[in-house]
Amino acid sequence: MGAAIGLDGVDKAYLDRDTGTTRHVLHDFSLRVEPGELVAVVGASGTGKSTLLHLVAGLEQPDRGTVTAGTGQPRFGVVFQQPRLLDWIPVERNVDLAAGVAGATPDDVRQVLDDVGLTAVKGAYPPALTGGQRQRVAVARAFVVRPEIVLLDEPFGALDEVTARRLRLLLQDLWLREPRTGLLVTRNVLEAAFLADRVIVLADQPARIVREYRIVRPRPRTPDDPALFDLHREIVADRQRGSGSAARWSR
Ligand SMILES: Nc1ncnc2c1ncn2[C@@H]1O[C@H](COP(=O)(O)OP(=O)(O)OP(=O)(O)O)[C@@H](O)[C@H]1O
Repeated sequence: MGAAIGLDGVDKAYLDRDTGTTRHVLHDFSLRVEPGELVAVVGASGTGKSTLLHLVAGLEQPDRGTVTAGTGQPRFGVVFQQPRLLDWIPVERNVDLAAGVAGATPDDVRQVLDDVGLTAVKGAYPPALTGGQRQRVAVARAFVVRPEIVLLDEPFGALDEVTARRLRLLLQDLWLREPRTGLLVTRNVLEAAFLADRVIVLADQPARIVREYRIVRPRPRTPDDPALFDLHREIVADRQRGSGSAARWSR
């Protein structure tokens, strides 16, 4: 089911070296993600979406407040926009390396390669793969550790729409097999609506949650579901109207 994520009263600021000023990205920011819940974070560029992920992953420390992920040391799976593979070793070895770190077995590697549809190319080197296949390797590497928390930072942002759609369906499939706790940062509002249980909209500086939508469409979802397009339009229209006061919708 995954582990809960909690940010409580978090401050995070960076020094802007160009101007010598401090940029307060988060101030007194709180968010809770329930075990097994997938929360998508959308919002304008520079609002602090990636900062949020980095804090949860422990790559950054809060200046104030607490960030908790599970109870002890949860297993994380992380997928970035770029697959970040080792080009000089075959696909299977790329996944093996991640598996080894987490104590997963060769059977786990075979299984996850099968799950993501890469068994036929497991001996290939990453440069010989298509962009979609490379990102499937990245997904396999994230899931082979049986993560309790999955962090997705624009995971399909560099792919063409048809390939991205296939990968979203793959991700939904993996989630249906075993729900994990997830945070998905994306600029694609439709992707957020399709995949998430909840979409939060970040705006302002320091960032705050200006809108929150609970997506109650049953799974498996189809990317062509008109209700998701309606929700997409609603979220985009709300964002165009400005941040306004915090509000919550369900669909
Ligand atoms: N390590 C850092 N040092 C200095 N400033 C940083 C650092 N990381 C982030 N920032 C600044 O903090 C702000 C928030 O950055 P962040 O990457 O979290 O935003 P974002 O919403 O993910 O943006 P984008 O959608 O463009 O990726 C930006 O102004 C960025 O320049």
